[in-house]
Amino acid sequence: MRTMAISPQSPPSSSSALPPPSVALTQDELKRIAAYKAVEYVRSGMVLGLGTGSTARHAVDRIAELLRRGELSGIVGVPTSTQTHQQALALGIPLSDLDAHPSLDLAIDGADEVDSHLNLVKGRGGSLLREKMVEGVCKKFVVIVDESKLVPYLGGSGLAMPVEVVPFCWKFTAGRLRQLFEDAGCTAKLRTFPETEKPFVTDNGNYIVDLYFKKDIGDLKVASDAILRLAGVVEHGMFLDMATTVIVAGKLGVEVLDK
Ligand SMILES: O=C(CO)[C@H](O)[C@H](O)COP(=O)(O)O
Repeated sequence: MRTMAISPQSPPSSSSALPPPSVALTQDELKRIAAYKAVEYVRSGMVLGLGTGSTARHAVDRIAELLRRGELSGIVGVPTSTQTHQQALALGIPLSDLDAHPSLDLAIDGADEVDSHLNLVKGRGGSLLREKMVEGVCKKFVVIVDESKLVPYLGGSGLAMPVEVVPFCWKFTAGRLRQLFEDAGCTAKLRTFPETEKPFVTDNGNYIVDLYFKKDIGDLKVASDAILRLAGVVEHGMFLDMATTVIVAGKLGVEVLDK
């Protein structure tokens, strides 16, 4: 794995919108720096997977800005959620889908956790299924995060590892998921809206069960296979061996981690 450190004083090219170096950077500014750096990988004529979330949103904005300025042309975007679809549509980015473009040049997306092997947890925004479909068929998958997303092992943030499940008997499926990871002190919780306690429904009409672990779940491939074997599970948020590059923006600079 190659690492390259770039100081925040050397921001991505033509980035007049970035804050001056002396200013303490907020988490959102770090996300924007990572996103702008990722957009440097975009070339005219590419078919692009457009990720979802507050970090990916900056990348979509930046692509639209470069299209407007004529610095990019002939881009086709494949959005990973209705949210990103709406954003890109409003910005005038030409859009398509996997039916028309079953292979993509590049995808840019955020992540919730990144381990030292560039495995990811994704889906706290609820778009994991479409993200996995799109990002699984791109030649290059560039992940953009601020440094808070780096973890010693997946699940290590203590925050949710999302699993998309069919609504039918979701309690049964949640129970089976919990049992799978009993040794890791797993709890399984249906994702709901705090105000109404109604279930969060994905773009695909499914529910999300969030798994929380007290310990490392061990072999990720074994865990992935076990989850996917459960009838009722649609997809999980572990993205194993998919990222080709991770761009990490931190207070001390930007690091580019290549597989
Ligand atoms: O997987 C995702 C959505 O399903 C997001 O990429 C992930 O949740 C990171 O989001 P953010 O950039 O807002 O921190």
